Amino acid sequence: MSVHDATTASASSTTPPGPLLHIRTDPYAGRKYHATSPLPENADLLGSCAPFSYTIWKRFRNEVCAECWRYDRGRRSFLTRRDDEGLGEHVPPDASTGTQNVRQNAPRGPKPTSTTGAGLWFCDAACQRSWIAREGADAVGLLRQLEGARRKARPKPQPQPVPRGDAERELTQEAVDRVWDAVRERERSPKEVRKWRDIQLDDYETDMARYVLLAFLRYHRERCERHADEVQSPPLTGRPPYSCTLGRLPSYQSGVRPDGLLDTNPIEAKEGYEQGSEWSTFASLQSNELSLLRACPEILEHQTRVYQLLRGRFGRSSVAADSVPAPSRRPPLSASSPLKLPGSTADVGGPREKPAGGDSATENGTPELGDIITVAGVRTALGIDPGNSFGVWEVPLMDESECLGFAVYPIASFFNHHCSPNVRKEREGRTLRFLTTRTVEEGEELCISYGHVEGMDWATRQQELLEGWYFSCRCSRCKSEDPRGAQT
Ligand SMILES: C[S@@+](CC[C@H](N)C(=O)[O-])C[C@H]1O[C@@H](n2cnc3c(N)ncnc32)[C@H](O)[C@@H]1O
Repeated sequence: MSVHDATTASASSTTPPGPLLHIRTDPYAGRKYHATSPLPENADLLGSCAPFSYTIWKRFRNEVCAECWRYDRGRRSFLTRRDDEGLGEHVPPDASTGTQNVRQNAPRGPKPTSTTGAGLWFCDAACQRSWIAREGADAVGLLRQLEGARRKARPKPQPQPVPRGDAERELTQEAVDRVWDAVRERERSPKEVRKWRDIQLDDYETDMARYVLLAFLRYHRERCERHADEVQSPPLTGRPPYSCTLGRLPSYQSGVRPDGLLDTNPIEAKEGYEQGSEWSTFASLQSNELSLLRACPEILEHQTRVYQLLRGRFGRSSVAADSVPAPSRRPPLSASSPLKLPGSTADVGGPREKPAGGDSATENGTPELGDIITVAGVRTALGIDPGNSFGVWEVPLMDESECLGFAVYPIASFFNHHCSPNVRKEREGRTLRFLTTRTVEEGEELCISYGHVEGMDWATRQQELLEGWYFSCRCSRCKSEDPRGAQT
């Protein structure tokens, strides 16, 4: 599932001045980082990278701090806060609007039982406040709803993966598209979508739904900020809190040209704000949807159930988009919360499928969370996970370390893999740093290792990377060790 493993190391890092790396693109390995100038060992390439979205597996959720991801071998005594308990009616100002959030949960579907928690545990009030300030107070209520939809009965045995060879013959992109088209067709019926509110998710589906929901909430805040900027016409010099230094990134497909390298976007290592934490960067990551589904076709059903539950509970009401005019009444952006939850007066009109990477503000301006809960958006988020996400590993990393969940760090996902990497990763709390392992020459490609393949022979490495990460490795080491010689 998760692809890279986040490790720790304690060597001190250095940050030479100026942009250290830029993105180039080639026809085989897509976008990749190269050094802008000669770099010393331990150069800190991207600064502190924050996750765009993440999930801590259900099994570990009450043993890991949701903010700093501290884990103490299953002991729970350091976790002193749960969800939004202890914060009273007023919670920290919302990260996107700066307004004071009043706790509001406007659930759809069956009310969670009073004991249903949001699945958030924190070391202390500081961790709790940081999480809520960043993710938004409403996120607690929405996660509580998701937990309310989790099937309490014993989970069914997990589906067995279909052998790769058979699956590849059977599953095509068209077949996957047809499944999703059928879901879209069903959501034209409001009655059907109402039923989706009551879907019960298994643990895996709930974990994935949490990851998708947190990504959508981030995108939603981004749209709210943009909307607020437009309404208030702020000075052009202001940098929104979620801005990034990447400029226009080449998309995974469109940046590739047959003539080889083409793009150079200088990337600066920055502290204090979240680089690349924008939906457009996240959505530009390579999708591995088909590779994942070919390896395990049963996951498609889990994915459609995740979508249906999110759509049923948090989406807009299901009147066919092309049969109902766009709603003309929209309440103004609430002062207490950036979220417009279903059930508000805006909860009319139809689902409007927007391009996954596009900006889908509603016609009348006020962004609504429900608008971005689309098939395209869910497929984007779920397709990015395999191949781009980093495993959240218990640290310090040991042979027996647990994988606690996974997280997507969009700009870190532009590092390609090398079987003798010149970059290593360090996890500090929920952030990742990327440090050179040796001196690097100007123009040299900067690569991490996606797994622990360095000690394996060529054939085993190729197999591991193909099965776990869905690509044939073409790093310089693999090319030189390829027994088939120069034919590749
Ligand atoms: C995490 S992404 C890295 C960024 C990617 N190049 C892009 O443009 O989005 C992983 C993907 O990059 C490509 N890739 C990374 N390392 C590679 C390598 N050593 N050989 C061939 N392709 C590689 C593969 O397509 C892989 O699925």
